[in-house]
Amino acid sequence: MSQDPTARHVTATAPGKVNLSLRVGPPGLDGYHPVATVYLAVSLRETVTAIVRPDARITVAPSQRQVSLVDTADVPWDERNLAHRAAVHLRETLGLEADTHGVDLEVAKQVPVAGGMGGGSADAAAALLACAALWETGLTRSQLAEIAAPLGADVPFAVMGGAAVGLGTGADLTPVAARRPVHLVLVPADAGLSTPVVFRTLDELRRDGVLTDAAGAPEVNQDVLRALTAADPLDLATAMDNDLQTPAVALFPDLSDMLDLGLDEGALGGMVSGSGPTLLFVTHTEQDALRLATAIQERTGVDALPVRGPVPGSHVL
Ligand SMILES: C[C@](O)(CO)[C@H](O)COP(=O)(O)OP(=O)(O)OC[C@H]1O[C@@H](n2ccc(N)nc2=O)[C@H](O)[C@@H]1O
Ligand SMILES: Nc1ncnc2c1ncn2[C@@H]1O[C@H](COP(=O)(O)OP(=O)(O)OP(=O)(O)O)[C@@H](O)[C@H]1O
Repeated sequence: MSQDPTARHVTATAPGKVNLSLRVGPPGLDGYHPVATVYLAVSLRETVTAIVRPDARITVAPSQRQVSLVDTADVPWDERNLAHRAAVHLRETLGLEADTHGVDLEVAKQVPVAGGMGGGSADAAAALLACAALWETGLTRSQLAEIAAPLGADVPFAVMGGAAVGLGTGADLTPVAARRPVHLVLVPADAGLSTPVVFRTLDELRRDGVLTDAAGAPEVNQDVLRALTAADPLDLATAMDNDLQTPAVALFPDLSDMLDLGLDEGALGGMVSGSGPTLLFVTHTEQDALRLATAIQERTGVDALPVRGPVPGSHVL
């Protein structure tokens, strides 16, 4: 971490996401699954400050300037961290001289860790923006989204934000115009789920005939797109789907009761977010979201989070 408070630095933020639809095909030879997903960037943001170093080192640490709102005990604060990997990747991709492009990265998190909300991906996106500005690269957001793809399927969306269809591994993006904000309540779990394990469990459930086998690349859920563009929360709640929900619930059976509880308390619909275990509930209005979050908190003690989307992608503060 930088000891010099006057050192040149740039701060950037990036949003967490939910998938309003996540359809998954059979795995390819590289183990990746083709998806057709509808992403929504939500109002929980990661913040990364990139501080110039006079040498070649890249470091990453929890921020001292801003508190994290989630438990970061399970985050690797070393070269495995996605923010660290993003800085290395940008430096290598642009062929920048390593000995003059060291950086200290400080991360403040709001997105639950390993919750299926792309928190690590948002850290990578914010680190890319912050380093690109610190190193005066002149790259556009679209160029950075392209550079981001090898860092993870969700990272380009964390750069672009808003709402978007994601194809391929999830990195081929087409923006979607949402007419009005969608109001959601997110319910984090007290433990994480590993994304590759959830995908693998889906494959096993399909192989064993518990779930219908998927043939070829999946198709985009047009009903979700229509509900988003028409700003109809009830249609959205009815149309949303997630192929990773059954494997996530199989791995984390308590989710089933929490889904019932959210619906019982008046949510229009509820679903696992991405690879889980965070749950998302759709409500009509912001007030309904606040009411539902309070009711869930009172009945279970879990800190439910009212959020809205779409929100902007990564940008420099
Ligand atoms: C579940 C989602 O969050 C939905 O948006 C994404 O599909 C996962 O995005 P991510 O965490 O950025 O994914 P990556 O870091 O690229 O991949 C983590 C692991 O998830 C699995 N993976 C991911 C994306 C994809 N289309 N097929 C996969 O099978 C692979 O096992 C991969 O090794
Ligand atoms: N900056 C980071 N923040 C959080 N986790 C990180 C970070 N860098 C690496 N990781 C590792 O990545 C794993 C997944 O973390 P993340 O919070 O991104 O999960 P997720 O939201 O389920 O991901 P996704 O929805 O993109 O699959 C963590 O268990 C952690 O070991």
